[in-house]
Amino acid sequence: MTDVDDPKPATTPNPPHPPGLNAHLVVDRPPFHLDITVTAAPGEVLALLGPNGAGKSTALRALAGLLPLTTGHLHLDGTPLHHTPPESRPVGVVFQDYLLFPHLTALDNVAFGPRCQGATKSQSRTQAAAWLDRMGLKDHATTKPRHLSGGQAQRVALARALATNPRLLLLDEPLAALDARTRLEVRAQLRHHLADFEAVAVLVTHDPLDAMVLADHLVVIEHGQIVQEGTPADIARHPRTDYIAQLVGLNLYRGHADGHTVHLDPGPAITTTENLTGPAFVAFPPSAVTLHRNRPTGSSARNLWHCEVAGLETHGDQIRADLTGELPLAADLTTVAAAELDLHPGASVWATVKATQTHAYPA
Ligand SMILES: Nc1ncnc2c1ncn2[C@@H]1O[C@H](COP(=O)(O)OP(=O)(O)OP(=O)(O)O)[C@@H](O)[C@H]1O
Repeated sequence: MTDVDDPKPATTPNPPHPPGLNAHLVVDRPPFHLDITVTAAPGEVLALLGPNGAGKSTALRALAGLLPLTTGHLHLDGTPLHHTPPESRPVGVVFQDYLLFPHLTALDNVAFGPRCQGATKSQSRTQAAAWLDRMGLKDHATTKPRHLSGGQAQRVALARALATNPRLLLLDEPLAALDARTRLEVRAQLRHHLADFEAVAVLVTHDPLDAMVLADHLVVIEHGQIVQEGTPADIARHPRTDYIAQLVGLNLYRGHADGHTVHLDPGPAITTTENLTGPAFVAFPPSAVTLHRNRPTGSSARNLWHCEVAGLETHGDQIRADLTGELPLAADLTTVAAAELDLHPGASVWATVKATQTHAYPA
């Protein structure tokens, strides 16, 4: 297979690819072999998810031009880029450890990109100031990276990448360097900035929650190959490999929090232990769901929903039940429990989830 296409302009008057990202990435680094096809429309956020060594960083480096393709192609808005050196690609990268220039202020870090693109010093600083303002970092313009918190450094790195007006934004484990508490906040901020970004964003992550909250489309890679792709909800409810079933095993909803209750829109309310107000996500793993054939009476679980079994899939010694009803959800149970409950498509069940097993956080 050799489709490193290098269309001759004279014979291809119209771009052969639609707007956005169209890439077939083949990278041979024996014994490792990456071969994936990724497409995304402008405005879409795509997450590459997979275990260690799956090839996520290799794919990201190939998109950035830091690794050459062995074969394949990379088109951005119809333009072939696979022979374009990294510095000439309309690509912004946010690295895991941000790679800010330590001797430059936040403002000069952000101004660096526009300056390299030919803007004057004053133009690039004006643009950088506007980006810092958008990121809520106006007061940190003159701060050097070592005096920024992890979350602030992450936003400076994002501003630096966005200040070049990239047509492709690459984020390598953007939240990995943050502690758990900061991560929640920064995840919500990043989601907001990605929603405003009108070109394609590709993010690499190990964390299913980051992927589900931030991405419109997930591409799961194992051993250099795509094993499944789709919307976060599709993948969580219909995992095709054991790795995905464990990794993306999350029921995730959006709603409006009012104290310990998140009112879903549409849907019922979910009781949580967190105390929040305003737009919120609430998530719980399928293993947190207990199923009953009859409405439970003495259960201490705060959340109780009536559901119908839409499908059952076996993963090792676990069964994942896909449930519809007032709250669509996935539940994991052992094969023995599934047999005892006589679960089958169409069966009516009651699902309970303890508030302590749910996790709510700002949207
Ligand atoms: N510099 C390198 N030279 C040769 N092989 C490499 C190099 N970096 C990574 N690899 C190999 O390429 C394969 C894919 O690695 P890659 O870093 O892309 O995976 P990943 O999914 O990003 O993993 P992680 O989540 O651990 O970062 C692995 O087998 C790895 O050992």
